[in-house]
Order: sequence, then structure tokens, then C-alpha cells
Amino acid sequence: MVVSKYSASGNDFVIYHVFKKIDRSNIAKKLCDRFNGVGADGLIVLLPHEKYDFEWQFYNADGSVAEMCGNGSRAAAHYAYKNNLADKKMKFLTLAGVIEAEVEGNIVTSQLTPYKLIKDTFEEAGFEWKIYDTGVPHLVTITDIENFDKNLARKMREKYNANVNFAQMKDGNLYVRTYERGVEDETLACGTGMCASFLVARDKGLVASGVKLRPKSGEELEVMLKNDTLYFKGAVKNSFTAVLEEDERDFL
Ligand SMILES: N[C@@H](CCC[C@H](N)C(=O)O)C(=O)O
Repeated sequence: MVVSKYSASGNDFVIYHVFKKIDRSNIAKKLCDRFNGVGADGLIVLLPHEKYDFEWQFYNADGSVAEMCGNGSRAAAHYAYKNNLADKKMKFLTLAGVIEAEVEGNIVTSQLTPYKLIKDTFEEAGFEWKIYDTGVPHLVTITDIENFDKNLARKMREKYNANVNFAQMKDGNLYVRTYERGVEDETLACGTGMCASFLVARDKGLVASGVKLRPKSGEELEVMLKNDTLYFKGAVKNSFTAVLEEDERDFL
């Protein structure tokens, strides 16, 4: 069984493609384990689809299913192109809807599914929040990034069943730190989280139709809003591709 390890702005994934759609929650837990597995924030499995270039199954590291993953969508697109599953421009199906992506070398742009405001401004625990769904739900507060508080983030994540983002505009960049559902920790980056943070910064008049993004990894990405559609652009890295010393039947 051959799997690829990808990093997309610091969010990391195990990716492979097969033909059969089965529940892979346990496989996700096993492969994403950082001590006994490959180690990743999520598992992405590409499957053939009659209408689109492929469809994917996305699992968080704890085995939970997520409707969408912004960074994962860019990594999956690169994997699909590299493995001749799709052309440079492609469309694929996620549980959130159809994603369009374009691969240019190691730079990949994803067109996200339509965003929704889930909960307008409210105050809690000394911060002002909004919840946007950019494929998955995200709580966002615009504050000094140094205020990132993992315990508070965990409480908010549990209460609202959403990912939690602390974001700040500084030197023309939007800095974002995200506590992710399903990883149950802060990750080095979260694509849909950065896009949701951009929407809140825009509502506050801090940015216009796009901004450079800086997740915790320090990498630079970009989000643009064109005709009310979010485009998310940045580099991805295929860290390695490996043959697993495992019974292949586990992964079919
Ligand atoms: N890291 C992803 C989001 C993955 C799903 C999320 N953890 C959830 O369960 O809602 C991204 O880059 O968007």
C-alpha cells in the first residue's frame, strides 16, 4: 500500500487513492497517529466519481468525518494531478459540495463552496465572536494574536461544535491561530479557518477583497473574494511517498 504525506501550509495529511468506498474512520486514526502511524492532522482518500475528476473522503486525526478541509483540498488536488487522476484544473466532490482547484507547480488554488454566516456577533469569555461556515464551522475572534488561549478555545469548540480561530491584522497580513475539531489541538494552519477569519476581518472593514494570510506555521497564503466566492491559494509540499509495511487489505 503506497501512501503520500503532504503538508499544506503546515496542516499535514496522509493521502492515497483506491476504488472502494468504505468507512475508514479506524484507518484514519491508525495512519494519523504521530507515534505509531505516519502522523498527520487528517486522512484523505480519493475515489473515482462518474461526474467529477474524483470524490474524496476526509477524516480528522481522531477518525471523525469532516465535510471540508481547505488545506486538504489543495493537497488533494496536487496529489490528483501528480498521480494522473486529474488535469491541472479539476473538480472534485466533498461532503460540503464541489471544489474547483488549479495546480500551478507547487502552488494550488481552491475555489471553496459557498460560505454562510451561522451566528452573528456575540460576546463570550471577554471576546467578540462570529461563526462562519466556510465548508466547516468556524468561530472567529479578531484580537491580539497573543491572546490565543487553548483552554478557552477547547471550551468554545465543545460548546459550539466548531473550530476556533483567533485572528489579527498586522503589517498588511492576517495572522490566524486555529484550534481544530477532530485534532483537538492547535494546528499549524487551517484553510477554512483562515478564510472564515478573512470574512470576519472584512465585515469589520479591516480588509477589502483579499488579504495575505499567515497561519501559525509562518507560511504565506492568500485569500480572495471574487463574485462572492472564496479562492484560497498557497504552496503545498509532498513530503514523502512510502510503502506501508501493512496488510494491504486493511486499506482497500
Ligand atoms: N484543516 C482543515 C479543516 C479540517 C476539518 C476540521 N478539523 C473540522 O472537523 O471541522 C482546513 O484546512 O480547512
